[in-house]
Amino acid sequence: MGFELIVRGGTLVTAQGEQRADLGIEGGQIVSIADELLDGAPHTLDASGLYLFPGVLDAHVHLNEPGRTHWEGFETGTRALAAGGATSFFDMPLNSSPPVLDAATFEAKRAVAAAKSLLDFGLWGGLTPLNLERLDELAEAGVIGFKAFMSHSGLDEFPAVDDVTLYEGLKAAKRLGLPLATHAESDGFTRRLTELARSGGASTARDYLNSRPVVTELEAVQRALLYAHELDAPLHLVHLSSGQAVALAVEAKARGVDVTIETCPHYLHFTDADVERIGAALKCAPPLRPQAVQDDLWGALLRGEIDIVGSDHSPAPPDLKTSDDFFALWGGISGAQSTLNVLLADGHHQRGVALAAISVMTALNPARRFNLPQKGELRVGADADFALVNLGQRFTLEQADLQDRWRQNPYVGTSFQGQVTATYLRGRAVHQHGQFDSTVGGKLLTPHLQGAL
Ligand SMILES: NC(=O)N[C@H]1NC(=O)NC1=O
Ligand SMILES: [Zn+2]
Ligand SMILES: [Zn+2]
Repeated sequence: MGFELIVRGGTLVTAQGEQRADLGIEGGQIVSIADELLDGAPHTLDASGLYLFPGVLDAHVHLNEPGRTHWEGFETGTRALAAGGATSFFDMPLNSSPPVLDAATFEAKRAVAAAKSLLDFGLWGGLTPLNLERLDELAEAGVIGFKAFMSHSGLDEFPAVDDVTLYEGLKAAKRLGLPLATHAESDGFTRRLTELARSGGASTARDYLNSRPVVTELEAVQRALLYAHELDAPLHLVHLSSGQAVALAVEAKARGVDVTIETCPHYLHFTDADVERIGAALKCAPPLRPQAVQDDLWGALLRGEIDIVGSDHSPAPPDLKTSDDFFALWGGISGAQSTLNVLLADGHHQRGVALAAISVMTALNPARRFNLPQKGELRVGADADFALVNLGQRFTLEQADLQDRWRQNPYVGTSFQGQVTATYLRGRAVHQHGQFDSTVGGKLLTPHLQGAL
């Protein structure tokens, strides 16, 4: 058998564990995995001493194009993702403008992503009270799933769902065979607590943290789980920030609810104390939690209860991230580049999380949950998407290393153990030692659904 490329001498990370093997690649796919491939391919990549992770599939990013490209964009955002070992991602239906709420707005985003994205991409479709009737056309267009906010999204053009819209949206998601993702914070709770705080003149980071306590997440998670249970509908809980919220979802899953659980690197790496110390770069919703809550989240991760880790990369220009009033700042963290770094350094090196588990949470599970059989694992027949990782290498993330649009990044100055040295998409290097190749070109990923429609 002929190969375009042989990757020699690396250690493959799979769901089963670690395996020393060569990879043979042809037509952008893995066609052979063997102890030693002898064929003289035109190109050989020496991976000795390195680990090959399946390319990260970041299920949760906001690249904001079209319409808010000055906040972020497909060029800069996908460079950051590639630098962090990602080969594909799913873009959220907001904060692009217009948001993706029907076939026409899907097509507008698809066209610009196809022209500019370095990486393969899937697109989320939004569910709001404005577009319940448009979910069929979004499914037809090829969305990866639907996304709803249970509290204010930060943008009036993407309103939160009321209970009926959420319930009916879940019903439609079930019929269409696509997961519905919820940003689960209680609107009643967060809105009222915010009003009370601001009317009393509250404006500090601590005031903001106090306006979104864990119970506001638990209330919304519980309600979403209830509806998903009643309807037997597929629910994806994005960015759970607390061990208690994960516990509610785990309990529901044990009762047969079709739910998947996502958290983000920032909930694992930073605490509420860091928000007070670092400020605007760490404002997000749900907010960062006290150490004990984070410890519970790590406990859940170590027990294998977290299905997916996504970045929720959501940057904004400096003027929206600068204010004396913490409530007025844009909520969103720039972290597209650091997901694997956090899991390797804090997870593997510090807490003994298996490399296999990291690859499952960052690649295999998102590919499976969102029906992309070509993605997410180093397997014969899959796309040759992988990140090369020097596991022992320590480095400090500097501002000059950042590839995304803006320099306000809470991870700058952090010392990580485990460095991504190159990222390959369908057998070609899209990132290598700080250089990027845009000639590979990202493709739209649509779910492979069997008999759902
Ligand atoms: N609109 C948007 O990007 N919101 C994200 N930012 C954040 O901190 N939480 C979110 O859901
Ligand atoms: Zn959210
Ligand atoms: Zn988000």
